[in-house]
Amino acid sequence: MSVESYKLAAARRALQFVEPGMRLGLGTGSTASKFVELLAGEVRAGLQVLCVPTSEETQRLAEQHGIPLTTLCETPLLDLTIDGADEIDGELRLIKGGGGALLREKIVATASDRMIVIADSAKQVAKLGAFPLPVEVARFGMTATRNMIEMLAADAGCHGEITQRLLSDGAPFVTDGGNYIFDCAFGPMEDPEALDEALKFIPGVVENGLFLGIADAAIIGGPEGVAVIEAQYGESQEAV
Ligand SMILES: O=C[C@H](O)[C@H](O)[C@H](O)COP(=O)(O)O
Repeated sequence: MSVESYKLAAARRALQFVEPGMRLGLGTGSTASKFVELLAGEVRAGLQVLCVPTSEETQRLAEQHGIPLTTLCETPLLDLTIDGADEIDGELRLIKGGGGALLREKIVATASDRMIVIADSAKQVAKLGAFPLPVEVARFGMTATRNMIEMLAADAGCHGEITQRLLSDGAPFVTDGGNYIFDCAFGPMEDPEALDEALKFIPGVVENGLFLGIADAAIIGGPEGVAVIEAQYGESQEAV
């Protein structure tokens, strides 16, 4: 079995949480894309849902598959968001934004009654932070913003290299919102809440990839099968 098959198994299990008439948030990334493709099959078979994509990329994918879309302006409350993650800890705290969609993902997830994370088991960590934390910043004053991130993160116990995300040709990566991203290699975090608070304090920071207290459940695909971890009820393992 491959990582791709674990992602697919998690995405397939997530479909069982979708009910007719739901307003759904559609995540971004390779795992969320598998969910979108599976959902498209259900829509073709007659399932009625209305969806808000968390990125231009997911919007294109959903449109290609004929999934009915809306916006948060027209539909500001959603029932359920299904999205991937770069890291998940034991308290369902997440790092997201490896694909640069963190801002819209956080807006959509917090506009939803429930957020379910889907991932392969390699994303599970004891402590967040091996994956560099994506921080989306306004272009204006970005060097000053970078310096403030360094200073306030240090006050929150986090030190490490902060690098601007670039494309393979060396051009800056630009988010759907027109902003830049700093990837912050802080290493394992003792206190993600303190770091989140510190980052929120910086005017040039648009959003950061820590999703704390947002996910209600995680569906993890791995060699042992699929585990469903619910914030209130703990973990139940299911066969592949
Ligand atoms: O910005 C991207 C998102 O936060 C993704 O959900 C995250 O990076 C996980 O992506 P993948 O499922 O491709 O590992």
